Amino acid sequence: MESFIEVPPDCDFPLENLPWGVFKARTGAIGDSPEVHVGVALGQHVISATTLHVAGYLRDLPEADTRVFAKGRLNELMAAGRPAWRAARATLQRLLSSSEGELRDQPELLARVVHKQEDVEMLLPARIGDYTDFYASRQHATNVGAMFRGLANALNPNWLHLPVGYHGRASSIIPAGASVRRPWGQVMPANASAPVFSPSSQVDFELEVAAFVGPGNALGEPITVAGAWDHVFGLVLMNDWSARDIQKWEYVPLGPFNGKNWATQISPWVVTLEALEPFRCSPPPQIDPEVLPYLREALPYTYDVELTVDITPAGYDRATTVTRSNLKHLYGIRGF
Ligand SMILES: O=C(O)/C=C/C(=O)CC(=O)CC(=O)O
Ligand SMILES: [Ca+2]
Ligand SMILES: [Mg+2]
Repeated sequence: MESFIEVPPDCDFPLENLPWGVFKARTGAIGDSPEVHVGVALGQHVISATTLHVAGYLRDLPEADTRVFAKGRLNELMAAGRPAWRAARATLQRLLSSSEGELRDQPELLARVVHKQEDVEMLLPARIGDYTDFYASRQHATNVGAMFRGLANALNPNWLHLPVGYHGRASSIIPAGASVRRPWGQVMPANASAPVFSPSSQVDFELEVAAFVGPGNALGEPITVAGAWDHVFGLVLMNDWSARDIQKWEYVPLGPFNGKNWATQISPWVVTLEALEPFRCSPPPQIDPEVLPYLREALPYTYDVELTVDITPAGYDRATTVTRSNLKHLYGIRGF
């Protein structure tokens, strides 16, 4: 697939990807009002679906109301469901392909639709009403469990049977790049007999992949495991910042609270499951023990996505890679 918009050879945003995001101009305005646009990334550019919609394109998406690109957020598109997501993607891929002149040959419209990524500020992709953070990595659960209870009791007895998670604070989700403030909280120093209130000295990062849920269910109506994927719009990277010293003292028995609710960062581009389809693969087998039938999924249901973490310490100008992994290693992908 080739676009008339240049895509550098190693770029993560070719025409096959087209992740969705929400943005505004760093200075001034983007083409037309409104101020905040919905669109996709292509190479080093962003494509405004909002402007295309105002110009008469992207108007006949199945199950989608016509103002889906007008509200400066992805909620309306996500709620419309997979037929609308596929139709929008197909229309954008057609309009942006090198064999198609409809957009390419309208320079005045093109100038309002296509913008350099460096000229826009990325915002949160959607209003996030709620989120659940799952504990799906066996290695991470073993490491954190060992830190809190010792290696012999690291994995709790429920862990291999169900997706363990906690509810986070949706209002503390911020986009990647925003500054984060070290939290204060109550901690119990080693060998002390009483807690103290202090800045956290054990701020930790977590490399996670988060899913945006689109249509959802009516309260009380279950979604089966087989049907669950129809609700997943796409994936982003997530850093669930954690203050381990605060968490360790507060979290028994009701789970993480202030140790984890002060900042959670997500990457701004939502990569759709359609774009990930060529990378679909099998997760580690869940056979020892086998999970209950209501949780069993047909294979393969995860994706081969390389994940790394680089850290640049204060005062250094070079990053060090501290983590190399892959989404396919997660034991329970259903428990994102
Ligand atoms: O194993 C425990 O007792 C507690 C574990 C956690 O709270 C782990 C954690 O940080 C959850 C997460 O990964 O977000
Ligand atoms: Ca987490
Ligand atoms: Mg976590």
